[in-house]
Amino acid sequence: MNYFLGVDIGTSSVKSLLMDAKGHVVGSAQVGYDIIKSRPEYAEQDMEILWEASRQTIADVVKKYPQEAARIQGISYSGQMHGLVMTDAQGRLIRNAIIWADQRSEDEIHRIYDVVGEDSYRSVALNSLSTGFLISSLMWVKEHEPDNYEKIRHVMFPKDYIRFRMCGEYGTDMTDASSGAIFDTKRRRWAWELIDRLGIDRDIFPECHESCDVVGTVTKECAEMTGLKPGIKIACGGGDTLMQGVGNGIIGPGTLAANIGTACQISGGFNEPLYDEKYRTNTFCHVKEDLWMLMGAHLSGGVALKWLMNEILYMDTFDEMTAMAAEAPAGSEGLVFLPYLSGERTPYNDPGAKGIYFGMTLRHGREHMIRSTMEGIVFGLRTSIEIFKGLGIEYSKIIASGGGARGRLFLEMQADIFDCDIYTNVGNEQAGIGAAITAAVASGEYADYEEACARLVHMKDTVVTPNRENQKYYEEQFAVYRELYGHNKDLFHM
Ligand SMILES: Nc1ncnc2c1ncn2[C@@H]1O[C@H](COP(=O)(O)OP(=O)(O)O)[C@@H](O)[C@H]1O
Ligand SMILES: O=C(CO)[C@@H](O)[C@H](O)COP(=O)(O)O
Repeated sequence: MNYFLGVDIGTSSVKSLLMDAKGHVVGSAQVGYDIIKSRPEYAEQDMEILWEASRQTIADVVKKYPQEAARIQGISYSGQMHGLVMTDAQGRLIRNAIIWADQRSEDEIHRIYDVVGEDSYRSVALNSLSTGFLISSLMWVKEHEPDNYEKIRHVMFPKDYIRFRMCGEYGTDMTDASSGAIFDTKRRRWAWELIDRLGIDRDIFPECHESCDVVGTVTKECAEMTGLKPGIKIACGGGDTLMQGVGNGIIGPGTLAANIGTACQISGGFNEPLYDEKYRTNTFCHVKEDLWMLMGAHLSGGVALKWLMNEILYMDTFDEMTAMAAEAPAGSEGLVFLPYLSGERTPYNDPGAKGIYFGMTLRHGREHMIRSTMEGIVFGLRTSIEIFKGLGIEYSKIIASGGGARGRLFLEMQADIFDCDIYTNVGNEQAGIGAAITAAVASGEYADYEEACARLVHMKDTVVTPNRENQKYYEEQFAVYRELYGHNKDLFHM
């Protein structure tokens, strides 16, 4: 049987998984890393550390499953989106990557709008600019680190750098390129006219491919470092929200994905570039030329729970936390959490927004704090669902994924708060599976994504359905949640 390798370069860790041609995950390996925050508004990662973590996970999988690894036919990638990686003429990293969670570039966003005009920018990109997007960060480097800016020969996204280290070729794919936000999203090409007006050299933007395009093969050097056979086909891959869509079989309308990773998102696939006229959501290219994604993006997803565990409550595991949260009732007895720990993108696009625990009393304990944190994350996603509904988007089911789909309580909250049946897939690494499926299509094992997803995506039998009793409490709490930003907006910026 043939095998395929998916490498998922997340924000907290990289996970490599080996999938067989029938869609079974044979094995996987994971190595974690941190976000570097040298200032509160900064979020950076050293791509050398991410490459070493990727190399390590691949080498681990190859070592553990030598026979299967010898029959790998293709490799592809899922990656944290939006962030800026810069290399010089020799292919060396110029500085740390400025990743999607970074909040330093608000001034540059205003400057970009001043130069190109906010309306003409939006009509091409179909998005609003946010901090942490490649173009916002690049303009920051141009302004604040001219020496580094001068050295730039190539810009790319995090997964593109890992792929470059494996096949020696520069390039990116449409999903990530559109998420860098200097992209003509309808026409699937860089927004050259805007790039010219911003005075950026066109040559630093790499060629854009569709996710399934084969862009190189495993080099001899990479083979020596990982144990992979040289010459294995390498496909371009895509952004993690899109790859997680593929891993969930969502490559067309009718089903939404709810992902709780470090960040969290609601997303769906559409055969036209649907966008919100108020630009509260993001519209990016999806994995094939006739597909686009609409996404509501929330910057603090699972990271809020991780922060509570590590920095506040000093607890050990997410399972321990969710078990404790289950001791508090739905609605956390009036405690409401606004999870804007790193600002927020949908719906306010405000990097200065802050987190709040609202309604705290002597009655509340750790169980309420944990539960309200989880509820706040899911309320954030509900905000996006409300926008989707307002755009007339119809869906019959929601598939949950990411680390947040691992615990039953998070799934129950999603069913209750979204008022929808929640499905999950077999295995829990949809972004990595999406990458492996991409490798399978790219290497010719399957004709296209439709055939591959029909054959390879396996849904669990258990469906989590809404609990009407809980819904009453959640609706009350959601009404409070929706008021919190508006009442505190000015205070956030003092
Ligand atoms: N057993 C669990 N129960 C509830 N939440 C969990 C569990 N395991 C992980 N999570 C959540 O998932 C997050 C990590 O998600 P993951 O998809 O692995 O992140 P990323 O892809 O961004 O690296 C954690 O921060 C945590 O909030
Ligand atoms: O920011 C977005 C989407 O807008 C994410 O896609 C990031 O790429 C981070 O994903 P996770 O690592 O949190 O899954």
